[in-house]
Amino acid sequence: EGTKNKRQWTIDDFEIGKHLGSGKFGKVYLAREKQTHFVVVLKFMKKKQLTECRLEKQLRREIDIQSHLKHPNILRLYGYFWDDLRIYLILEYAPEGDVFSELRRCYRFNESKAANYISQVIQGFIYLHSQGVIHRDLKPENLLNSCGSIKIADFGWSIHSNSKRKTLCGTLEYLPPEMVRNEEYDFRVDYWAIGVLTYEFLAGDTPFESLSKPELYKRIDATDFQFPIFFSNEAQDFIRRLLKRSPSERMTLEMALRHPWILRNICDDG
Ligand SMILES: COc1ccc(C(=O)Nc2ccccc2)cc1NC(=O)CCSc1ncnc(N)c1Br
Repeated sequence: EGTKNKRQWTIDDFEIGKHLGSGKFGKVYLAREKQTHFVVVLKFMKKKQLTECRLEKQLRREIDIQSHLKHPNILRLYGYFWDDLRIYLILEYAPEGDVFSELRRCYRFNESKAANYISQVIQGFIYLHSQGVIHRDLKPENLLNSCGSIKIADFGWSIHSNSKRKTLCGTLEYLPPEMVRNEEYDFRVDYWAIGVLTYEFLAGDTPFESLSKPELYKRIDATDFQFPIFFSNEAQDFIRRLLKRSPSERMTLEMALRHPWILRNICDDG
């Protein structure tokens, strides 16, 4: 039968609202579709910048993958359009903003809030892995909060709001040993990253925090980290089972969902 009459969106279909954040590849605005008043986030990206960095192929591939992803813990990419100057992504809006800012505001999360967020992140990753998608560059900056639902937003190129991480290696702190050693990696890099994320939610800092890149890499490769005294034994066990140097020894996401630390902390009001 005929192809779906997917109409081409244009910028004139939207009323642009407040500026939510900006970075190297794009500016992000709140927006409202004029006919339906549906609220979205529009990400404006300059075509010139993307072509300069030969990213348009990567972006096209990314858009093809992301536009088919539908899960409560994955931020929706509703669609995209372009004009002669820019490419626009039409994204789901998360009213509570990013988890990085939330974490910095309250310094660290209590164990039940951390377990609730980690359980949602794991469910998002189980879905991503089932769709053959890995390494989503997990870090609190890439997690958004929509009324308590955590959404994994692949920022692609970290266009964050002004919540910039202070340490010099903001994104390197989540790298697993196999990537630090430049070996090939698979989806189990995400298991490691969930271990790092859990530690950061509970401690307020990452486990391998270092003043220099070489020291950071040394500590990661040696899985050299300590727990603050206030970490419960279950939390320590949960993190230890993910921060294993050898990917095959890491606990799977299904096992993680059934770990006592998660089960003990999931508030039964769902
Ligand atoms: C599915 O989410 C994405 C999917 C793809 C890309 C992307 O840029 N890909 C990309 C860009 C260039 C080259 C290759 C890939 C980015 C996002 N997401 C975002 O940029 C998040 C925008 S910030 C925000 N969003 C909602 N609610 C809020 N409160 C905020 Br703050």
